[in-house]
Amino acid sequence: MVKVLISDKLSPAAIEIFKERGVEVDVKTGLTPAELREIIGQYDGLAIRSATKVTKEVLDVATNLKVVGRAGIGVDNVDVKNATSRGVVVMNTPNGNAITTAEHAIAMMFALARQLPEATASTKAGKWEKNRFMGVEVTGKILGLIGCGNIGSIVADRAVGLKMKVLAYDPYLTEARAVELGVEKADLDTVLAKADFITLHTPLIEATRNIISREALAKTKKGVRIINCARGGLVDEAALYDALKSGHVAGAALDVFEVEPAKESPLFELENVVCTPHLGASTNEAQENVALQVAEQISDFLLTGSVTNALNMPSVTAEEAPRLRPYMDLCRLLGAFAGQMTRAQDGEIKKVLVEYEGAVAKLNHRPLNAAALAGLLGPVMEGVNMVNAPVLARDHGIEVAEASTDRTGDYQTLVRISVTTEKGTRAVAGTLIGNGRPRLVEIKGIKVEADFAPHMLYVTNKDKPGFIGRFGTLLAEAGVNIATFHLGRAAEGEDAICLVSTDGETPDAVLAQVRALPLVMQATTLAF
Ligand SMILES: NC(=O)C1=CN([C@@H]2O[C@H](COP(=O)(O)OP(=O)(O)OC[C@H]3O[C@@H](n4cnc5c(N)ncnc54)[C@H](O)[C@@H]3O)[C@@H](O)[C@H]2O)C=CC1
Ligand SMILES: O=C(O)C(=O)COP(=O)(O)O
Repeated sequence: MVKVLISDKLSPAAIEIFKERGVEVDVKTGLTPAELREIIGQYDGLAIRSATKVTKEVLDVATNLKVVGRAGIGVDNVDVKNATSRGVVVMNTPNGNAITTAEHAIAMMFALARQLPEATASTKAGKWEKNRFMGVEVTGKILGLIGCGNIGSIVADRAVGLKMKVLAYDPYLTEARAVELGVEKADLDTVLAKADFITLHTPLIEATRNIISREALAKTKKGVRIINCARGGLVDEAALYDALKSGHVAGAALDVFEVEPAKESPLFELENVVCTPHLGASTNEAQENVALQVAEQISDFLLTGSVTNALNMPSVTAEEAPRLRPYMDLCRLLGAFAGQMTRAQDGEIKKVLVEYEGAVAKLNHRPLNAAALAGLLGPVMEGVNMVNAPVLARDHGIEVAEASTDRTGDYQTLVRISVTTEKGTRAVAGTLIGNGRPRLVEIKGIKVEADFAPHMLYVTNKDKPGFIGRFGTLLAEAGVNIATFHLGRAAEGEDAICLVSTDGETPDAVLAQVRALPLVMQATTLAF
């Protein structure tokens, strides 16, 4: 039974889903990093929000971990690069809390415009300071949006509804999308110079770190109000403090901070600062959504292999998974065949071409390419799987190409993997037969039909009388029982191949004797 740990506060809906799906689940929140490291080795999956830090040190000891599911959007608390190189899938739930977070940004805008927290505190203190709190209308004002993705777009929609004019800075926003959203696309300096309110909705990446810097603040309109419900680190907090103190910035509303939990900050001393403890996603609706989604995504991945919203692996939908699975097996096996041959004979891989012919041409090839690479690199590198194989291939300078055609030859569906090394190119092809059983059908252009078996012996020889008898006798005398025996040849008297499956491993000494037989050009043991 697969086992999942929930290490942050998630709606109980997640536990229900895991149980319904037959996944064993433990809930342990508030673990210290040391406590997490101690137990993580037991789990196949980890479900988190933003509190758990999935660091390299945690991944180092997460020996069974296959998937980290973030019930939410930002994965800056996960070392995704390290997870990828270890073959751990990282997924998030990109839409589940977007509306809620956009609503929080709008709420923050109103809180600033009408000084709601201060007015509340004053009224509750019995002061009735009606003349102290003079607000501003948002109608007709300019909202500067930095980042116009899922959340930014919803904020824009709500702001347009509030009769605001929205200027959006997002290098990836197309003109067509801007028109559709009713916003005006602008460069950052224009947004800074014109906006009455600025709201941030980008991820925290190198390009956006300190995007509201001291210099950027100097370019803003006097009296601007700034809202950050995205990530601490987008705003230079010290510079913001100075700009608020001087009165250049009229107010700031912060849900997120450079250091969280933010228990102290000079900003907290300022009247014109509104703050919440990273509450952007905290509504019943959003938490229910993200908990359900993450539990479904993790269960689906662990139980069926379907991949949704992964940041480091191509998606495989629940509908595709059953159709792709036999092809993924075929691609992995063909890759493993080519990989073992390459290791035995050729050395460094330069290029891999995966060709899809017939029925398979219509399927989603990205996961199939990843499976082929995982099979190929498995025999030559440690700990390879579909998550890290494409990255490892790229890091090792291996060019990966694919080609597909609807046309069919002898088989109505066929996958061929060609591997090029400095010594030349070797191709192996296979098909699916019966109820999706992978079958090898071609090696180096020579037709040979065989199932993949745990122990195989692959021999290339000259097609002359005398080889088969001697080969069979040698194996028999060595006590190696032949389970299946398959032959193929380019043409009479030319190169021939012999592929046998054996009931156990062929010892190295016997393999050496096979290599020494007359007419044999090469012999390799293969394991699948
Ligand atoms: N406060 C909270 O509780 C929550 C915060 N968030 C945070 O909100 C942020 C936005 O989330 P989504 O809208 O879902 O992400 P998204 O990926 O849908 O949108 C981000 C947008 O930022 C844009 N962008 C990237 N680089 C940029 C740059 N250099 N300058 C301007 N724009 C740039 C992208 O093109 C994209 O359109 C994330 O940081 C996320 O972690 C999300 C949910 C809850
Ligand atoms: O989804 C996100 O990116 C968030 O920041 C929400 O964080 P949380 O799940 O509330 O800790």
